[in-house]
Amino acid sequence: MDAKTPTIVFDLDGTLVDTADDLIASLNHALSTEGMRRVDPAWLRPYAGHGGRAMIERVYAAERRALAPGLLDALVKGFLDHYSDSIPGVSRPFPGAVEALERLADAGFRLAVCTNKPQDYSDRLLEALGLSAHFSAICGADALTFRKPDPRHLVETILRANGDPGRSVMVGDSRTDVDTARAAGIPVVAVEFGYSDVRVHDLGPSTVIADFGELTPDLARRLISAAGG
Ligand SMILES: O=C(O)COP(=O)(O)O
Ligand SMILES: [Mg+2]
Repeated sequence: MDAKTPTIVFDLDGTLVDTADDLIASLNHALSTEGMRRVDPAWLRPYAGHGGRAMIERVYAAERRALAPGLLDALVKGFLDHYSDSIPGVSRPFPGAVEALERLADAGFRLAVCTNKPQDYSDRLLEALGLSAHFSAICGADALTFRKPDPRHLVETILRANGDPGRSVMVGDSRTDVDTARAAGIPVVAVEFGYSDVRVHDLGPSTVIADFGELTPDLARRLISAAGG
């Protein structure tokens, strides 16, 4: 593949893989060590992509309980240790994700992952689900000194995949993904089925898809050429 090969960069949690049930189970495990009641997964799902620290803060705020920094750190560690041991758990690619990856690869696209999930967890999750081989680069939260919404995380992911940031598309589920891509000047497809507390249409993505069947080579090419690539 030459540098002109177009690149599609995927977010991981809430976009490629439905990880919410495992993340929330680990959160509930951590909360139980403090005698907190279990949270309703349906209530927390829109925030599942914000990371453990933000989810814990959200639960404590909703319960109007004080959360000292030392306790927050301990809960985050309990969450991460439990989650680490449970990969891949019940997490699975979203419907149509694998077919979309195959379709895009067959059409000559280079594929990559840019995620705020820690690198080790991202690598192990994608490997356990048999997805790793699809990607020219997998760039986790701690792979660089900056992370989404810093646009350099996305640009560096594309460069590591040997791609061209001027001929790329991001696919994500959250405000963070849309803001990152827009700051990088890269078109962004928002998925409707991920973890967002607002309608993804309202985030200002280039386009919205309701399922992976809509993520066609033709759509990706049109977005790249509309962006001048
Ligand atoms: O785990 C997180 O903090 C978010 O992960 P994502 O960037 O793949 O959505
Ligand atoms: Mg996400």
